[in-house]
Amino acid sequence: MTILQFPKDFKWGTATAAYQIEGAYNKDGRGMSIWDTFARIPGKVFEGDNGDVACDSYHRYEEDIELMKQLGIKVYRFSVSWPRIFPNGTGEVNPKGLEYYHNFVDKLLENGIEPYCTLYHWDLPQALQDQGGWENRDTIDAFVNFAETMFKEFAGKIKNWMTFNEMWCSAFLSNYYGNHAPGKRDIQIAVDVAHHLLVAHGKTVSKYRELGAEGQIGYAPNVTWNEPYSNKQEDIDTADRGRAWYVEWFMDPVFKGSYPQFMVDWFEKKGVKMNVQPGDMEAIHQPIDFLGINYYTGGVVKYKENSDILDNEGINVGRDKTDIGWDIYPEGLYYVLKFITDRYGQVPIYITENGACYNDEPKDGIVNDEGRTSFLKKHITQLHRCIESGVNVKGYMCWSMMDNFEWAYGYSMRFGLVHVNYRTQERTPKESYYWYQKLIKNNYHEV
Ligand SMILES: N=NNCCOCCOc1ccc(-c2cn(C[C@@H]3NC[C@@H](O)[C@H]3O)nn2)cc1
Repeated sequence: MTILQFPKDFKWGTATAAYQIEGAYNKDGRGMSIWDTFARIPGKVFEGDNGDVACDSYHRYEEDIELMKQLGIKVYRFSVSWPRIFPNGTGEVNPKGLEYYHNFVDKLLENGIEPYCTLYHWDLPQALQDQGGWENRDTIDAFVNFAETMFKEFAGKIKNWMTFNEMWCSAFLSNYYGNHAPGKRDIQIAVDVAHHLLVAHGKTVSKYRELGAEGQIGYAPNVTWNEPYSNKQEDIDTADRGRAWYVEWFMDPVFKGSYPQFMVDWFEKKGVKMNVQPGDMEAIHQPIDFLGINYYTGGVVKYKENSDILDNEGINVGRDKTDIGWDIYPEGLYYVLKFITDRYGQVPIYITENGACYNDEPKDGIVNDEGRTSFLKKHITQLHRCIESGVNVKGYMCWSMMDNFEWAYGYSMRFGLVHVNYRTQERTPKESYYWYQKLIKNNYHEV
């Protein structure tokens, strides 16, 4: 047996997001979000599921935090529901919204769990969408106002902030593919939204610095690792585009102050304009304290003209898949983190999401989700490989603490370490929960 020892102060944790677990969609003054609207459009979400109740964590957070404490996590990544704080996106603050998150964060701190707060995890107030949403540059300042309110209100309590979760999803999955809210299918809108999200990120980091807020700030892009189907240059170039669409597109502007030129040229060839205003790139290019990385899967791609915006066709090479159909490719985590470190330097990295969908149900009170445990073992082994090869990894947050609303898949896909019975709201720690509990306690993994 080999012992893979993790650093003494390594931050083991779990992650969730407001719309996916809270429920209480119309409770205590919360305004509507674009996901409340989108989920109500017939056909958008599996079986018409929505986040009206979800895991009812708005009312059950004390029970959930007890499960976190028993798990032994050091950090917990959650998101704040913007429409719970500003029901109309801007203007009057909702005191009951602030009260909820104060009670929640206080309970985390009482239990020795460090809060890691994501400000934007896709639930844009519908009132702002009615004004154009992220297509409208005014939303940038609305977001900075929301962030500033949170920084001031939770000063000294929350010391770890992320501006945006998975900008690629908010821009392209939501406005090019149309699978997520608001469900548009226009590449120009998607590229404009991506840019506005990046500007909002940069202006928020500047505001955080201006306030002299205690703690650290970063963001959490989602990444993938694409490999070419053959050694043909067209396939190699396609794999590069596939990676760059997630990695360089959202990291070069932050770390280098410019978009990757080969991708700008590609998009312009496809008729997309770059609507960058004077000062935008300088606004985006602000030093951050850490980089969150969400990694789930990698793929093999080949060139296929006009297949989609990247002329990119995914190829099934027979890798094992999770229950949501994503390839299991742990080595991809190593390759993408090495690529990021080589390109952007030793920025501190937290794995802010990594996990697997397995839809095992309880049998006699036990959820034998061996697929998830196997997935975690393989990815944590690769994470150790990253650390050994000089990648500055500071922590790992498993997605997810509990089964929850998996967006367009509704409640049909389960990523949790804890099973949720959505009819009774009963929580059942899965076997993977107990494996992760032991890993955290030992701070090493035996292979
Ligand atoms: N033809 N159209 N095809 C559809 C388009 O496919 C292209 C790729 O689509 C994607 C890409 C990425 C994801 C995804 C989902 N999660 C899981 C969540 N992370 C944040 C948290 O909330 C979790 O729930 N992370 N990444 C989904 C779909």
